[in-house]
Amino acid sequence: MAAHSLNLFISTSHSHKPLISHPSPHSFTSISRISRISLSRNPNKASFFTRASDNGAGGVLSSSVQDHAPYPVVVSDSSSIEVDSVTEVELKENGFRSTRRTKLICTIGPATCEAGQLEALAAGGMNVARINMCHGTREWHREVIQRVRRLNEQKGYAVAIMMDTEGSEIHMGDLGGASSAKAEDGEIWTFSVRAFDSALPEHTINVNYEGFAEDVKVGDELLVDGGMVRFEVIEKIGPDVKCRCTDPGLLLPRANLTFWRDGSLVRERNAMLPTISSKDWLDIDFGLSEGVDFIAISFVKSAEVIKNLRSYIKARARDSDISVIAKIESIDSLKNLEEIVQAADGAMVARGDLGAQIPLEQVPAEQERIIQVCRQLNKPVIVASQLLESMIEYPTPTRAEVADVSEAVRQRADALMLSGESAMGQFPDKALTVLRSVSLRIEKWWRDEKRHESTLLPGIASSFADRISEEICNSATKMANNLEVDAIFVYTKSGHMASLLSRCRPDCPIFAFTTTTSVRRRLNLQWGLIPFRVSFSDDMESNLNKTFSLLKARGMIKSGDLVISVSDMLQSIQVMNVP
Ligand SMILES: Nc1ncnc2c1ncn2[C@@H]1O[C@H](COP(=O)(O)OP(=O)(O)O)[C@@H](O)[C@H]1O
Ligand SMILES: C=C(OP(=O)(O)O)C(=O)O
Ligand SMILES: [K+]
Ligand SMILES: [Mg+2]
Repeated sequence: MAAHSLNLFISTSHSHKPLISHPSPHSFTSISRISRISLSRNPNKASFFTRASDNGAGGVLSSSVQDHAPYPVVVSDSSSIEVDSVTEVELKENGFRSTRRTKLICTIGPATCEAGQLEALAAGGMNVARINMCHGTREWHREVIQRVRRLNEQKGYAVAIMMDTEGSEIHMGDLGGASSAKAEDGEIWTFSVRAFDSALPEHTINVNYEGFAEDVKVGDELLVDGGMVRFEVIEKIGPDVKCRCTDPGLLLPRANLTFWRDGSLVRERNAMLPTISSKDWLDIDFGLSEGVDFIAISFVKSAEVIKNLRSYIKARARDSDISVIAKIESIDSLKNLEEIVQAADGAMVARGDLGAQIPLEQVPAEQERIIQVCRQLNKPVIVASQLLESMIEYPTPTRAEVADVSEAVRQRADALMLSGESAMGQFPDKALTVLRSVSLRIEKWWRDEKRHESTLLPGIASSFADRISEEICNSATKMANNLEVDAIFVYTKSGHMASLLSRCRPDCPIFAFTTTTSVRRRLNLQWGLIPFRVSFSDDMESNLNKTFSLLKARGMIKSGDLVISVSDMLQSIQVMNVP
């Protein structure tokens, strides 16, 4: 491709950001009034970028000791660039178009908690490891977090950690250590709030919620895990509730319980339970002290609880960079969806419990709505639960499961999540491979078939400076699609500009350069972003120079590649060929 470039600068006196003032004769055009745009086509521009850089030796992954620091740390090693080692290999071997845009989350459980198993998942494309505080001890979870951190430090992965709270909805106990129990048709089981110190009597299930025996009525229908197993309440004896199994099935430890009366969910009492229980608060403290990247809150009912948690995090860990993810899994969360998503840093379509609270046939429409709302409000969204449920037992997915995964990818969710498939299934690596290959295939199909989808995204900026950033990202995306560029580069300290670009879902990957390890890990959840950590200045010329030479030295880009670059320090769009 001919070596020429196009510069387009917009700078504004309204912006707090530094205006460009280039002492150099290097053809950047600077204008100091709003809405005057300069386009300069300069054939010499490319040679400017070929200027040898003094930091071309950046081929070494700096083994960042800061990787597990809970707070953002600016790493001062200015001669290195950090990128996830899986992405690096992908880029080197297959180029820009091969990179996966949909991010993958794996729940870690007994099947995947050892270092070797975690490494297999990281190598297979896991972007985020999720730990579910419903299960296991804090000690167990700490071990997992430390193993992931070690993997990141020693092997160059960038796996982020998501801690998921238990929440205070009603669920069963842990089956006295058994991995499952079978309930047969017509059998009588006892659901009890008593504490059993020794082994559980036969056909007895512990219930975590003290008011349970009080709240249910004879004749109520009791659903385990949204209807996987059903019982009818036949008798109440003090703390014990006798039930007859009407739909047989497998009971799993800590499965969710709901009860229904006259065809509707009984949730008066649930509505009074706090979203964040006292145990959850202790888990959150644990998460803060371990420096997790995301905290997912179960059974969110309103924006209020998210706001409270945010203030709590701010007070406890002032400079922390922890994102709060609202799990949408209750009727209340559907009612208050917009304000909850607005208050949170992201959302999860938690279809497991959601499907226990609304009729199953309503779940797909709600999934689509949640994804849409999140995209409009610029918050990452995760589609979770039962994506590849049959792979807990079998090495290949059903056709229906592949269609479900495809649909989530086509809807352009930011991330897909494995639960039981990776936590306790027999084929965690194979399940991850299926998510990866289906994502790649559907993304490619979508790009090939539906090029330049017209996105009608509402403006979300609250200040004029933010509006400019938003317009720049919208325009950069449009240009990137029309010019078929290889990548968009974004230099962003907070990550905001990177997420605005991700929101536009451009055809090409977005290389997001940021200065802190924690921002880099956080960007791991967002569609299409390839986060890099590199130190940079406010001088875009030198930033570009430096990243070009570092990336070239690592074989991730090559001369002639066409890139668009934007930054949140300098509100500009530049198009250029890599020298
Ligand atoms: N830390 C853990 N320890 C033991 N088992 C776990 C752990 N995490 C997950 N599991 C198992 O994996 C299953 C699926 O995980 P997940 O979907 O996160 O939980 P749940 O099914 O309770 O909503 C759980 O039911 C449980 O059997
Ligand atoms: C992801 C979910 O939450 P959990 O696995 O914690 O129940 C869900 O309900 O779909
Ligand atoms: K949970
Ligand atoms: Mg749930």
